[in-house]
Amino acid sequence: MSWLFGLNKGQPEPPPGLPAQPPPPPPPAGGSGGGGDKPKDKWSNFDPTGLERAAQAAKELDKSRHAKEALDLARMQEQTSHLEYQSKIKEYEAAVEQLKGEQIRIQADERRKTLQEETKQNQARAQYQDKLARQRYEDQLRQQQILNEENLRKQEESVQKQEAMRKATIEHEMELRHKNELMRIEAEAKARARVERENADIIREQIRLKAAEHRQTVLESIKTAGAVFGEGFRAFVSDWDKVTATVAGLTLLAVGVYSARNATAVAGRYIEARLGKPSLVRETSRFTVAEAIKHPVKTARRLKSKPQDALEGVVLNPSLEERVRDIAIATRNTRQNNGLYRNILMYGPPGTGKTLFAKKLAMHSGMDYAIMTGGDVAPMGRDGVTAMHKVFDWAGTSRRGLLLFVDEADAFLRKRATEKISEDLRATLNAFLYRTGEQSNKFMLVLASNQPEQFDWAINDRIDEIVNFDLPGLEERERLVRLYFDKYVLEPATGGRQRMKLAQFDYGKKCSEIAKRTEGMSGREISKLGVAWQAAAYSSEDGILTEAMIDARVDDAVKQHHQKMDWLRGEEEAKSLTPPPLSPLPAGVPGSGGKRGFTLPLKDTPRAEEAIAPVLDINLPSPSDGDQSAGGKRIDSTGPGCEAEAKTVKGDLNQDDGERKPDQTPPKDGSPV
Ligand SMILES: Nc1ncnc2c1ncn2[C@@H]1O[C@H](COP(=O)(O)OP(=O)(O)OP(=O)(O)O)[C@@H](O)[C@H]1O
Repeated sequence: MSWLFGLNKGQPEPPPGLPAQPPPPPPPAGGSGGGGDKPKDKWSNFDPTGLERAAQAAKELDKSRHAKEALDLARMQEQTSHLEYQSKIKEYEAAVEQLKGEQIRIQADERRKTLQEETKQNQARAQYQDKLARQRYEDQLRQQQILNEENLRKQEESVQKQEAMRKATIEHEMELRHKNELMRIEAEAKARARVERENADIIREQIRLKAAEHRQTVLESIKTAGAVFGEGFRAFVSDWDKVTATVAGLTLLAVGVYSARNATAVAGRYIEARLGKPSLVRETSRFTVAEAIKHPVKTARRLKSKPQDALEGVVLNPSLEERVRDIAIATRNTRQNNGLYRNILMYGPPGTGKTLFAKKLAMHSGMDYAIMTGGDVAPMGRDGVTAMHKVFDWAGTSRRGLLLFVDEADAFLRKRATEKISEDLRATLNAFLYRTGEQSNKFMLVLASNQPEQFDWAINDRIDEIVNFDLPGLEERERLVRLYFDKYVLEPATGGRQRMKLAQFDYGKKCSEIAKRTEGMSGREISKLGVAWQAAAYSSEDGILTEAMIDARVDDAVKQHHQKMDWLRGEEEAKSLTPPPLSPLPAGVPGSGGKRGFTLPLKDTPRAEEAIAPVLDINLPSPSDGDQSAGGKRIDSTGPGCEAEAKTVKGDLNQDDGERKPDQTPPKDGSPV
């Protein structure tokens, strides 16, 4: 009802239906406002118009038919405002409560901080006390240690003193004992001398008696033995049957011993030729009895093995490949038809696959192979000849045919006329020439050398095919790189059995790139590169071979190759600066009807050779001579059993000194001679 008294300005309008309120009358002019100096009490501002209006409104309300609703509404408004006041009071109370809570939280925080600070201080104090205690303990220890050391030093000093005293005592004791001993010996010697002097006549008598007795015994023994043997011999000689039987028995015994010894020697030689591997042979595919017992599985596998492709795993340029394939096929057919084998010379820089191909050739043709190396011959000295014969005897017993591969052949098949060759080596070379003079259906000779120009001319004469193994070109290098990348890297990495993995990159492209960078390298160097990659992977922590690792190895290999080439160049330059040796004179052209394996009994000086050479010269037969040696100068110097064989050598050999002329050096492209 406050609106009735004009107090609630801004309050909602009175309900419709009620008469509009008249505006409040203006305050009276001489009212309370003009009260002058009169003190104002609390009712001085009271406005009675409100009451008047209220009375007016009450009257109107009474008359209104909505009087009751207006009253209810007024009551409800009052209740609502009362409730609003209540809710505000509650809100204030809640705010007060919240403030209290906040205060409690702040106090708790303060307390916690204080506690933390206290804990920190306590800890620092404890640490400081601990540090002090440690220092104290360390000081104590140090003092204790000093004390101990002092004690130890004192003890040592006392022990040393005692030791010195003991030593002095012992020395003194020894000295005394030594003196006593000397005196005792002296006394004994004197006593013994005196006794001997006194008993000299008795001792002399004893010796005389002993000697007489011994003489008597010996004489009697001789007499008895003579009587017994004489009796026996007389009985034996008088019985003729006994004499005959004894003579026959002794003769038979002698014959038996002699024949047994010879038979054993022959059997031994036979067995050795068949089963034992000659000492000059380094490696062979023929199995010996000892080897078969040692490696039965390997032997069985070898017996069952089938002929391989001759060029499996050998990378050669196409023209050479075609050529060596022809040789392989021809060899195989020769073996099957029991024909005569052809001798081959393979030459070229080291590590180009000569040995590899020789082995493959033997396996392809189904022959046995034996590898000997020229360097083994010279150290054998005078045993070289026997050893060489043994090799060929042994080769002759092979049922499958034997490919005899002589590696580094120039080491012993050198020109006999050169001064560097020793007499023993010359004899061994002659034995070799003797055994290879004719083509054989038992063995095939394959020689490999880096310097074929050093061969004796007689060796060249025995060669049917010359094959040049040159350094691989770009294409071959790429094939080689791929081959050894496959063998040493890809296979182990993909096999999963080894601790090796391969990083991801374009392998094909890498191989081509490496092939370009490895110009001038041999097959062996490239195969070693493959092994180096493998080693790099094994030495890495995770076993992964990365592209960078491969490149690093290739860089190394290329650098090393250049270094080797520098050395080689230096060597060649040094050689070209030294004057050439005096040219030796020949003993005749081999195959021209001279003696096989003929050896000049020369002193190892070019001058001596020069003096004797013209006398012994054996010329090539002229075409008109047919099979006869020219000029009747054939010299048979090796005795019976060595037939003189005259071979017709076509063409002008241009040979004055037994050496190959430059125009006769083997063709570089490996074409047949
Ligand atoms: N042409 C090639 N094809 C495949 N591998 C090759 C070839 N050349 C060399 N190699 C590798 O190099 C290794 C050595 O080769 P090999 O022994 O045949 O050389 P070589 O010519 O006989 O050398 P040397 O004259 O020094 O005796 C072989 O075992 C092989 O791994």
